[in-house]
Amino acid sequence: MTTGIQVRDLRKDFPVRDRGLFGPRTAKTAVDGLDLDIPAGRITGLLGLNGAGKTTTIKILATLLRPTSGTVRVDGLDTVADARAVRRRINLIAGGERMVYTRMTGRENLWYFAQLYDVPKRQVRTRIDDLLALVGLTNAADTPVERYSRGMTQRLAIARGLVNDPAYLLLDEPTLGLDAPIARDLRRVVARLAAEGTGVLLTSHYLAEVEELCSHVHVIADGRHLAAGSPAQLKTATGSHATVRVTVPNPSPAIAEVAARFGATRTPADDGAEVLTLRHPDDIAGPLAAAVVQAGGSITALDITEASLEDAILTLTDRTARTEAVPA
Ligand SMILES: Nc1ncnc2c1ncn2[C@@H]1O[C@H](COP(=O)(O)OP(=O)(O)OP(=O)(O)O)[C@@H](O)[C@H]1O
Repeated sequence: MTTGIQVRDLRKDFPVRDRGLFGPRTAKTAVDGLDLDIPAGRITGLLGLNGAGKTTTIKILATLLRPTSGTVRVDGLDTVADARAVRRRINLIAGGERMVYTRMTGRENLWYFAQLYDVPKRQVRTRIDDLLALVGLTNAADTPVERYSRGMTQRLAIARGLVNDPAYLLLDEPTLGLDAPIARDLRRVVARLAAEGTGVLLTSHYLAEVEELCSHVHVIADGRHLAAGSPAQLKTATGSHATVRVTVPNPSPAIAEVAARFGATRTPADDGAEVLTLRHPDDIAGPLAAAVVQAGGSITALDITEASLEDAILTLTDRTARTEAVPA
């Protein structure tokens, strides 16, 4: 049996009326021929700007939307033909939507969802207790959710997403609106689940979160696949390198020669000092500083700004926008 989630040539069109309620219907393509692989035991990132098609893709994977064409297989099961079996193996946590019932208590919510997911009877009680403890809601377990704070409700939504012990967890902006410590706890839980074998697909606008968690990232724009790789590979591929700045208080022709050799730019600074700036894919700060000292220079400041995944994503999406703007 093939394991993992395989998305093949996935397409989703939504009927829309561009010109008001009585205007003609046209089709809006939200996902346009997407291929993705989400293996077990790894956190895969799905990134793209607003409207790129991330939520639509995740909803199709969660069996909440039917694809217009293409297939999604979860451990070999088709999300349309075998939807019920797929639902037992996956779950979704969406940051924007709580997906819990406010009149019920936290425990009642989890019990209800455990029934929906056919959690075996003898496991339900322990599973619920474990999940309430995991998200820090043991003391509030028997309080109606309408009296929960926003963060507590969000934590319950996380427990709900784990109630069927899913083999694959779909996370759509899971830390949206969460306080920093709760978001950090969630990241730890997700990392641990993946280490234990859960396959995770994560979308997040917090790219630091993506960088921390995801070993592999797919970038999409307008429903189409743009690039894939580790965060480091995407940064290198887009030329988003770390920037090193070395402040030299006693510049000289020998220092200028070092700068030229490394390809660093020289900028005058206060009191006759000079700043050598270099963007480079490798760990270049040490060799550059050593060469400056060898050439008789002193160093009063050494500053390294790591390349960000955000730079890489912006470069990728901007490139596409520019390519598409070119008339055929
Ligand atoms: N039900 C719908 N009817 C019509 N168009 C839709 C519908 N749902 C989504 N779309 C459109 O499909 C495109 C993709 O939307 P989607 O929500 O999947 O993007 P996203 O990448 O999740 O964006 P965001 O980062 O803003 O959440 C958008 O242009 C959106 O307007």
